[in-house]
Amino acid sequence: MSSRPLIKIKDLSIHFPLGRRMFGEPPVLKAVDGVSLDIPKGSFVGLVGESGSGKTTLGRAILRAAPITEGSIVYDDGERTFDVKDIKPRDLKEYRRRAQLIFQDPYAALSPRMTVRDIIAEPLEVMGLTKSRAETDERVREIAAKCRLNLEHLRRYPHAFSGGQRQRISIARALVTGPKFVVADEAVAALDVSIQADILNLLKSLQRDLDLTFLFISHDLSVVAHVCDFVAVMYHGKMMEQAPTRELFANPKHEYTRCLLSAIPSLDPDDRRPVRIYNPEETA
Ligand SMILES: Nc1ncnc2c1ncn2[C@@H]1O[C@H](COP(=O)(O)OP(=O)(O)OP(=O)(O)O)[C@@H](O)[C@H]1O
Repeated sequence: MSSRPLIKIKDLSIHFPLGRRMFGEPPVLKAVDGVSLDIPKGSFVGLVGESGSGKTTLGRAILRAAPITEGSIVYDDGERTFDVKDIKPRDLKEYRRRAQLIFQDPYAALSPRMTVRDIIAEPLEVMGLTKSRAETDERVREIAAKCRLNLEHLRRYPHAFSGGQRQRISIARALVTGPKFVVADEAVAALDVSIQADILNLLKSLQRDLDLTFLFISHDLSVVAHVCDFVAVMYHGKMMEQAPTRELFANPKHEYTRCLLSAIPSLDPDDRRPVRIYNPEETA
């Protein structure tokens, strides 16, 4: 893993308006509040924090799907550099090709009226990245094989498949354009535990195979401990702590991180450690 950041986020704030006020500043919800984070090229960075802490909004902002209020996000893969806030319309397609999203819910994300082949091919066709149907088919078959999908299944419809298979289809669709960076937002949360392990192993092998960099958004710290080499912790829109995974788990610096870690279930039936509840006023 090289230490050069593929994504450099600096002092990022994303505020959503909360209605109008007659006098003074209109009220805003600070979904992301002054966050800085480097995502090194080739890394698998976990982004954790409770519901509403701003994880999805941060991931969407990197993909240029949430409005940046202040600060900057710079993408630099060595071939191309993009200042995400100011991408020119003519460069947008190129950025979308390089930075992709894997959705949470493999049941909702796939159109029931399209074959698996057409679902995977769609981004190539929308972006005009192939010159012929034969070339599209070749690219689809190539990525489907890498995602360990049975090529016979490309003619079928997604309802015929289990949750794990559908998530493989979503992953193939996200990777067919040849991205360098992928946001995986709760990508295994909707799956049974045994299937989760399967998909996590697939993501890790695709990372090595295709030289990908991941931002892996998750509620589940045991999953993050298993796959991520670096972890960032958010709370109420702010970045609380970021560190290599081993270091963060062995020696959490922030009280909120300690509380999160105390909530990981132990496999020891005699372990009756209390779950700590974070109270920012106590630690201020
Ligand atoms: N488009 C929007 N307009 C207004 N508020 C929004 C918008 N998108 C997100 N929010 C708010 O921003 C805050 C952060 O939401 P976000 O979805 O980023 O959190 P999260 O950590 O990903 O939570 P979860 O794990 O539940 O998805 C929440 O209070 C949410 O309601």
